[in-house]
Amino acid sequence: MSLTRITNVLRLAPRVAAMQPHRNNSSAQAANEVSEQFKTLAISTPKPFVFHVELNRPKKLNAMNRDMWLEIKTCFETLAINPDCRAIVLSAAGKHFCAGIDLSSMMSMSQQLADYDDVARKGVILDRAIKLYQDSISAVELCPKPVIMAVHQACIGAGVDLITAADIRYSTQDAFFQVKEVDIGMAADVGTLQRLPKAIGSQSLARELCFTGRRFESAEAERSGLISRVYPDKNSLLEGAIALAADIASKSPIAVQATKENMVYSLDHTNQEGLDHIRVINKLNLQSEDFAQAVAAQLTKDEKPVFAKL
Ligand SMILES: CCC/C=C/C=C/C(=O)SCCNC(=O)CCNC(=O)[C@H](O)C(C)(C)COP(=O)(O)OP(=O)(O)OC[C@H]1O[C@@H](n2cnc3c(N)ncnc32)[C@H](O)[C@@H]1OP(=O)(O)O
Repeated sequence: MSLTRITNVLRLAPRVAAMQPHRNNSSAQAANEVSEQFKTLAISTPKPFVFHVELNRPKKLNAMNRDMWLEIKTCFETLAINPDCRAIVLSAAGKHFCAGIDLSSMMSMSQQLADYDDVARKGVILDRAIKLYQDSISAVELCPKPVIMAVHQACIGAGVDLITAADIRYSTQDAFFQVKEVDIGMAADVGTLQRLPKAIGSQSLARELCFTGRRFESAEAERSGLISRVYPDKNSLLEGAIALAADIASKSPIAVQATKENMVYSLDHTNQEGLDHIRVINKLNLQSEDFAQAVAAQLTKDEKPVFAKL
């Protein structure tokens, strides 16, 4: 199945769901169908409105090859507009979360470059590849649905790029992290240098980690703010991450998605620009039925409101 077909299946899932009484079943069915077609990702729906995306190249330690870069982009762009998805957990199958970029696929890129003599033409090929990889990671940040990373064992190089684009990061106690690009002779170029300092709030520590490629453990990651909760093992990690996603998914999707949009926007804007941005959003959203329903439920202490799909 082509990427276009996969995209269509993910997009169509909500429409199919809307026509059937057991909405989440059809959503799960669509997730299974897509999952079977992705080569490097497995998708499931563990709870209503919660999607679980798993990096699924366990034999290669989830090293990111070209297929994985492309599929992450497609997956998050399609979940972004799927009304059956309100929160996403991303974890990984096998021994490690992610061993970084697939070093063998990097070698084949070098061979491709060798076909050209001209430096400008080699440059264009590299520019396109880097842009594709940047867009893949950015698709996580641009997805309006909160993304929770659940990291176990090694999270290296491109793995750090990926998790820093997420909204929330949990890990196991045995997780460790490395901004390893300098060790393969390059500056990180798909997001870590921009997002890690903001995630941990310390330029000094971020620069130390990026200049040295030093391995740091879950305890330091938690202290620094990169990880917000550490679990004893992978099972409890996934349970915690999925419970958090389910809690988020039970809230108004209008409120949650506007919150993410404004918090991402505010990362690189002044406070005043951020305030202007949320004012423009809320002059629409405060007229929504979600707002009326949620306020009424708070006042009357009624059962949790059920919000319409978005
Ligand atoms: C335009 C580019 C944008 C992106 C740039 C991204 C850059 C980066 O990601 S830099 C970081 C690159 N990754 C690495 O340098 C990681 C290297 N691997 C390791 O440090 C260890 O393998 C690891 C700590 C992840 C796991 O250690 P463990 O002892 O559990 O396993 P190993 O015996 O070392 O490895 C098992 C086999 O996996 C192969 N392998 C490991 N990492 C990669 C990789 N990134 N790409 C391809 N293959 C990898 C390793 O060679 C072993 O293979 P084999 O000997 O055939 O069993």
